[in-house]
This record gives sequence, C-alpha cells and structure tokens, in this order.
Amino acid sequence: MTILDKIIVKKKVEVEQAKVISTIANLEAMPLFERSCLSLHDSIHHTERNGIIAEYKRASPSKGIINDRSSVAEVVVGYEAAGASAVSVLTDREFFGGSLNDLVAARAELHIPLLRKEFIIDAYQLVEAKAHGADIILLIAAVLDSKQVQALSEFAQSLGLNVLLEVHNREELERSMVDSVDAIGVNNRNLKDFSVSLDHSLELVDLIPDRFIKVSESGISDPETIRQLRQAGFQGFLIGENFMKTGDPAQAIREFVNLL
Ligand SMILES: O=C(O)c1ccccc1NCC(=O)[C@H](O)[C@H](O)COP(=O)(O)O
Repeated sequence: MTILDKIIVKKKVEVEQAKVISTIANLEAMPLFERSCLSLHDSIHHTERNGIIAEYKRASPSKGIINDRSSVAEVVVGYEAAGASAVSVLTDREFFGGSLNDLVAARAELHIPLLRKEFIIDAYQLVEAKAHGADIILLIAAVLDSKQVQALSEFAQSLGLNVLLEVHNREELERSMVDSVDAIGVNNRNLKDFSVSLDHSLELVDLIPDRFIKVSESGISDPETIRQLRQAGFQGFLIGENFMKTGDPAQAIREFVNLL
C-alpha cells in the first residue's frame, strides 16, 4: 500500500466520523459558511501580487516534521505581506499535523484567498471547507475518477468555492479536465514515491488550455525556477516546505520575493 492509499483509507473513516459529529445542516449554520469566497483568478492576476500560493505545512509524509514552532497567524500574515496571491493550509491531522482550526485561524488574518489543502473524497468536505473559511478547494486526480471530479467540482462551484484540480501526468490531465474547475495544478511531486521533478510542469503546461489558471506545485525552492515557470506559461506557484523549513517562514518568503 502506498502512503497515498493509506491517507485515503484513513480519510474515508475520518469523513464518516465527522458526519456523525457535525451534520451538513450544522455546517451550513456556521457563520463563515455565509461569506462570499474571494476569487483566485482576481488575486493571481492582481498586479501587486506575485502568483505564489504560500503553504502552511507543519509536517509531511516525505519529510516528517518540518516546522512545529511557527504559529498559523504569524506565518500567514507574513505570506500576505510578502505579496502572495493565496495561502494554502493543510487540514489533514494524521499525516500533515494540520486541522480545520488552522484554517479558521488563517481566515481570521487574511484578505487574500485561502486554499483548504486536503484529500477531498466526499461532498461533505466541501461544505466543511466553506464553513471553516476556505475560498479554494483541491481535487486530486490521482485519487478521484472523472465522474467524481465532475460532481465534486460542480458542487464546489455551486457553493461559490474556487476549484484547483491537481494532476501529475498527461493521463490524469486528459481524463480529469472539466470546465467546472478554475485552476489546474501540476504536482511536481510523485505522490507514490515522493520524487520531485519540474519536468512534469514543463511537459504538461502546453496541454492545459489558457482558460484555466496554470499552477506549478511542489519542490520549488529557487526564485530562478519561478522565472522559468512563468516563461513556460504558469501564473501560480505553490510553495510550502521551502518557507516552512526555516525558523522564520515570513522572513523566508520576503527574502525569496526580493529575488524575483
Ligand atoms: O509533501 C508531501 O510529502 C506529500 C505527500 C503525499 C501527498 C501530498 C504531499 N504534499 C502535499 C502538497 O501538495 C505539498 O504540500 C505542496 O504542493 C507544497 O509542496 P512543497 O513546496 O514541496 O512543500
């Protein structure tokens, strides 16, 4: 069993438990559920923002603990101040040390779109995302079939959420690309063996129609790489570990952005 398989097995159990603790009606009654989501498109194309989707990531299956000292608030405030276009917060506890509380804490500080970085397998998690302040949700093609991508993305958009579809190769892209997603992210990390290569982004970018926001994800640690990805046609750049592994992620993103 790969780590991804293990994450999905655990996720199915967690989602069923969550449904018992809090019904959809309970989620819909939460104050944040009523707010209008911020547009990823507008933020990515805003001239004073730099396209970075900066991630708050305490731990990961590939690296173990990355940063268990920096608070959500101090990090996301620093990300926004450095010109990030959006912030990503991992909400999986078991494998990434995150939580929905982290999402709410980030929402309280931010004026830019917020991505719930999660392994979405059920429409319940979309209502949960909206009720805890997310503007964007992630659908991972590696764990969903094309009908699930279609149904989940349509439902997410009906809630006003922006949808980021994540693919890793041409097969995933071709079977999952639907009009009800706003952005397509190419994950440079192979989620089965954790190897990272920018070639995945560079090989797929021209196959992604221009109506989608194009995002390159994972393993980005050098401002020169952003220049290369922009040149290739990407507008968004998802970066987590490179900032979080330092003692001061807010300072790390400032220094990185100064070199862009
Ligand atoms: O990061 C991992 O080890 C990982 C393992 C299994 C599934 C997902 C994983 N990461 C989630 C992400 O998408 C990354 O956190 C995100 O793209 C940022 O990547 P990085 O800049 O390399 O931290």
